[in-house]
Amino acid sequence: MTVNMNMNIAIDGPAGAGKSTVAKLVADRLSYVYIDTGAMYRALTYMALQNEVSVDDGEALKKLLSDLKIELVNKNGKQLIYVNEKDVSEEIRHSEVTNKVSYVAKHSDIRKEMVYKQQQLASGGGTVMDGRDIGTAVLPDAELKLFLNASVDERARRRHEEMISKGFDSNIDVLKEEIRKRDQMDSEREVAPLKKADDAIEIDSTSMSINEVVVLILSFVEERKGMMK
Ligand SMILES: Nc1ncnc2c1ncn2[C@@H]1O[C@H](COP(=O)(O)OP(=O)(O)O)[C@@H](O)[C@H]1O
Ligand SMILES: Nc1ccn([C@@H]2O[C@H](COP(=O)(O)OP(=O)(O)O)[C@@H](O)[C@H]2O)c(=O)n1
Repeated sequence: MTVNMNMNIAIDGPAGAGKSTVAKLVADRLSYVYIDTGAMYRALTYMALQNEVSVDDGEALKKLLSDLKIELVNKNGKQLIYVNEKDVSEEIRHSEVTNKVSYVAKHSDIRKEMVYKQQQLASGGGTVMDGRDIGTAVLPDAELKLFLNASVDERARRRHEEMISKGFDSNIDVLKEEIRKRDQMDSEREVAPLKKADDAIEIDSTSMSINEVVVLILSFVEERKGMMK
């Protein structure tokens, strides 16, 4: 019997825990596809702001989403996001989008559509998908589930460093407050709130380097592959 070793790996956790950084590196090491589900919610939020659609209006957001073709494209080792053929990878990271995205992500109809698209993307296996509800709702049967966390101080410090290195103004106290508020909204929403799946392994990366987290995840992958043989 041939065993399909191309597993799906789900990585959930709060903002700034390092999910996308380590997910990308793990995907590269395994030659898997990295899927950034947060980018999809960000893309819709960006288009809502562009089109003056209220982030509280679930019906209008649903209509807007039905007019959008959202694509994740891997180019030269980078993941880009296109909406209706336009590259919006930079724009979706702006603070206006970051501070509104949790309002968009709480609508159940929007989540239903996004989850469906994400499940299609992972249907062949061989993915590393990061987000908030991957282990609990999108890929409940993922072969490996991780919940990546770090203290809020450390997560704010990391984001601050990132902003400064990109040449943006940054205030660490403001960032910390924004992160705290977004985590609270993501954890308290009614549909698929941010929480660790019962069968996920929790990793606290507060005092771990990026490489240490990647090495640890790869050791879990090897362990799982051994169990699947
Ligand atoms: N273990 C780590 N140690 C130090 N910095 C990290 C670690 N993991 C991630 N970072 C840095 O923290 C920032 C936020 O990481 P990111 O992957 O965007 O988090 P998330 O996707 O969970 O929001 C990035 O600048 C990244 O380089
Ligand atoms: N699977 C997901 C992914 C993101 N999201 C929402 O999208 C927002 C942005 O996600 P992100 O992964 O880009 O955020 P960061 O952790 O990178 O800042 C989150 O704060 C959630 O509100 C979600 O609800 N479900």
